[in-house]
Amino acid sequence: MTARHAGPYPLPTIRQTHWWISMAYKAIPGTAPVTGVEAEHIFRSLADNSAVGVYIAANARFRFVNPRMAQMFGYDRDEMMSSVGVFDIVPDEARSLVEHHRQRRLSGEATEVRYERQARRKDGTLFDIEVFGSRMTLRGQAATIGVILDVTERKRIERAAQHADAASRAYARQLEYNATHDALTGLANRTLLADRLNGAIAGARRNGRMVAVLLHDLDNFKVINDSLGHVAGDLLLASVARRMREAVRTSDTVARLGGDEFVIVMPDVARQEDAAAVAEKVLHLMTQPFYIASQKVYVRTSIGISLYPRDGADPQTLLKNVDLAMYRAKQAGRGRLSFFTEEMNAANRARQRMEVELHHALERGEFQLHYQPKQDAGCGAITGAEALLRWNHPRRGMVSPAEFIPLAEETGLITMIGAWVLREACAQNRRWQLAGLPELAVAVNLSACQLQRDELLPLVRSVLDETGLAPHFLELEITETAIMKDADLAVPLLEELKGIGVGLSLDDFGTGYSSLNYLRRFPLDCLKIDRSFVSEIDAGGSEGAIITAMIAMARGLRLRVIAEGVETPEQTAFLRNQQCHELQGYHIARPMPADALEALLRRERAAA
Ligand SMILES: Nc1nc2c(ncn2[C@@H]2O[C@@H]3COP(=O)(O)O[C@H]4[C@@H](O)[C@H](n5cnc6c(=O)[nH]c(N)nc65)O[C@@H]4COP(=O)(O)O[C@H]3[C@H]2O)c(=O)[nH]1
Repeated sequence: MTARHAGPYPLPTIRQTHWWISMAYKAIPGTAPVTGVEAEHIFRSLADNSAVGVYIAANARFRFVNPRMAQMFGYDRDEMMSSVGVFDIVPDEARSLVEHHRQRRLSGEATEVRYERQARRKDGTLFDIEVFGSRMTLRGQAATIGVILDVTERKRIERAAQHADAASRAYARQLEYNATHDALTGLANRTLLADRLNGAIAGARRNGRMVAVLLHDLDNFKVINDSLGHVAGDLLLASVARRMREAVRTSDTVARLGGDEFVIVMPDVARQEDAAAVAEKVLHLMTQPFYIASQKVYVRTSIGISLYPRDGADPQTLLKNVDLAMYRAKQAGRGRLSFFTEEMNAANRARQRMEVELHHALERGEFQLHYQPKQDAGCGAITGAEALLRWNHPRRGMVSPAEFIPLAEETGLITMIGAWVLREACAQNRRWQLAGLPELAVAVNLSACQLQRDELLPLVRSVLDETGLAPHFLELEITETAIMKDADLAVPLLEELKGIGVGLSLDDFGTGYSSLNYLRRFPLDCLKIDRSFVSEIDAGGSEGAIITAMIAMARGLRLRVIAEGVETPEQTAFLRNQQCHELQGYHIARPMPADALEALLRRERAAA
């Protein structure tokens, strides 16, 4: 067969193309092999009208390109065949790939190759192509006949889809992370904690080991947060989280339950001492200062510990019990650790029961006030009375305020109870005045949580208004500790109370940490020396000297001094000797119901 040429460019011989075309043709079932002329004709029609690029290349030069191929690369068809080399349309990055496939074909390793790559147009722009090339012989020379498809659009869609896919996978991962981690500290959150705890329990059940749950609560976080601000508070929590992470193994889980509560789960514990050792380590780490917003900050934590299987077989029970243990650690003086015990559960049940009963005590009229007289240390006259709350419990009889006031404070019930006490004490004092009894000031105790400006001021005003009691017949006793919880807020509040005209006394003086500087700023009328100092007078120790100093200081600040808890004639004599203004205690009189005090006042008036 003769070699044919179509136009100026050399065409592969019919024989050469015949093989290719006829192979394709043979693939169509039921067709007979074609002749050389037929094959050339078929090849030309196919190539010229093809929507894909068709080329034949040998020795890295194009021997044939169809119109679509030339158009795809931005060349004139003749130009492409005469002066464009195969590697001119290959960008540098794809060179080694093309070379690799070329060698595979030339070496006979592959008769056909199919791959995707980028290609370069005449103007230098790049686009995506898919190449399908097969080996052929052109005038006795190894050559390639290939088809090229412009797949730019498909690639663009694929890339966009991949991108979208990667983005949605990343988004899904982020969502899952958010759902299982605490945003502020990056620690596990409650959900992940439950998951890990479940896993740890399952593991421990299999290998007969224990799981330890450690609940940490920062003792003074609220104060730090309030004084340094929320941003500093957040930084502190993040730093605390980091320290906790450092204190444990990677197999342990550290979680933040929200607020200032953290949990450590140790999944494989042999002895309870191992859990205690980790808790001690955390306690110790927390004693080192934190540096937040260029300030040195000290935090302390209380830690409760519960153990699987001893203290619970499931996460809920372990977490409930560790909470009780932590509560006990806090009560024991903070900065401590406490293991859960069954007795805590019993105490908790009793506490819950008392909480329910306390709710009903007001409406059922189970509260009463007793009054303890205060005596002028000089003349012995009754100058006032402290109202002390009593709960006449239907089953338990008289319950001490020391037992239920802390619970009322924790549950917030103190607001309602405190308002009742204030109203009742003022109303009683007014009744005594109207009955013509000697005038005295009634003192009412305020809890720290009642020191809310927006609630306390309107309450005091309305109670005085309702009862008709003149303000100077009411004295508010506030403990040193309660005022010092937030001394800067307390000062303006006390000033406003003072502005109403009520008396203010600092209760339990000497047990808190008020500085002289604060004492000067508080608009007080009276200091009440705590009974712990008074009770030591008889022992003749240093307390006597302390009381002497307290009285001298109070006098220097022009404050009245009252000693509470006076139980013996010796104490009375000592305090009188030291020029203490007033005395209160069992030696003077015990707290008594209103009618008993009324009788006492009448006797006093009769004797006068
Ligand atoms: N050992 C001894 N004790 C004496 C003596 N004289 C008085 N006491 C007791 O000492 C407590 C004095 O009240 P407090 O220090 O304010 O301590 C009070 C006060 O902090 C709180 N409380 C009582 N009533 C109220 C109230 O209406 N509101 C608030 N927020 N707290 C109250 O409960 C605490 C205990 O009150 P009570 O059990 O009534 O105990 C009273 C009183 O009975 C004495 O010579 N020796």
